[in-house]
Amino acid sequence: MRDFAKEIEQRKQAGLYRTRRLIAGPQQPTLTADGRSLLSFCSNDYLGLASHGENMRALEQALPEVGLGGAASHLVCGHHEAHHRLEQRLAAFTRRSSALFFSTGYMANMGVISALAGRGDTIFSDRLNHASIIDGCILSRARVRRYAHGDVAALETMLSETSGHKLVVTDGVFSMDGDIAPLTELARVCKAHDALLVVDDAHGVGVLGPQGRGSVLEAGLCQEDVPVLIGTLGKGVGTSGAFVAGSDVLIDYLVQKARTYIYTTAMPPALAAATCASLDAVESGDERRAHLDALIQRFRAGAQDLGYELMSSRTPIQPIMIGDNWTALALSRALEDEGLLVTAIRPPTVPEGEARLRVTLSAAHTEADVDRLLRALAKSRSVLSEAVAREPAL
Ligand SMILES: Cc1ncc(COP(=O)(O)O)c(C=O)c1O
Repeated sequence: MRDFAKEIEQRKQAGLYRTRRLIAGPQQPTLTADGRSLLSFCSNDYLGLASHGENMRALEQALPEVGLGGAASHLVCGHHEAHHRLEQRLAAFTRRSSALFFSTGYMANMGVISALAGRGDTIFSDRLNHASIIDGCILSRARVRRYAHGDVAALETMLSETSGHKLVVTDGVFSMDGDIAPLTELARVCKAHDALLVVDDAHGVGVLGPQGRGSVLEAGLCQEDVPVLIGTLGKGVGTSGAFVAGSDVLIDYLVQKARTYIYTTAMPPALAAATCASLDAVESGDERRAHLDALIQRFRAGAQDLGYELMSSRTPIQPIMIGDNWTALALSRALEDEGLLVTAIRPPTVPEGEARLRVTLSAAHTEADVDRLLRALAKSRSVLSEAVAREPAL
């Protein structure tokens, strides 16, 4: 039998042990972690909508009308009018014919990829794609070829060597680096090589594009260019769940085949109602997005002045590259000593030797919040050059 305790110990020794913080109260911008109030720079609530008054009022209003539980799967008797309204709203929001509401982004990726490719097919996946895409590829039983991050030329070579049904899948905004996939180029090579393009815009929805409609619309691409668009609702949109949007035929096919849609209880319909309210806030959220952009620029300028290494990202995901696991943990702890929460991200979430602090900014932050983070980073800068204690504590 495998010695699980030993494997945990090995993780601790390598600085890779993971712990959960006990959070109380709302998330943004200040939360309580293990009883301590901390200014948080690590949630994905990019627009500050997770505690938005209108969403919560919509939820309160819907609850007595529709009840709390999802009660059944969609294909049995769980497909509520509120889900249907949300799907219509999501289709309009993404400028697509139809949409399908999933319980989570993880389930959307697993369900969509494994429905659209199978044994004998080939999936081409960016090396830095999210874990749920990787798992969707495995579940599909298709042959998987990973191309170097953002390398469209390498992808095109692989596509030209392959026959049969081909599916290309990419994050729209990469979750740990914050950069944006070369969507226009990807759409071009997919068309040229008869490959089906799937974009998971989990971190672009709400933040990028006209009225927050995401990275695909920001790039000026339509349903024909990116036939399969996945988005999540628990990040920029501030509620929970996910969706896939595309042609009527695509959505009909997924209703038949996507196992993570079919074999699970429907999300609470009241949540779907709240998400519709949230989408209103996203669409009318230009001020929030402008404020967020200003915070991103303020943070980048300040952190670079301090000599920190950032990635080439213009999104709210602003990783500070560290490299060593222990140093990343030590910097995170030093910031926590200053009353800030910025989680260290280590392998296998990111590649070996690329541990980082994943700073995320939100429209809920103020300029003063960002300045406080920069002051704490200035004070903690020496951690990078000190010999760091190798004790797993965070
Ligand atoms: C790119 C990407 N896709 C999908 C997901 C999963 O979404 P969810 O949290 O709704 O399961 C994430 C979550 O972090 C993500 O970063």
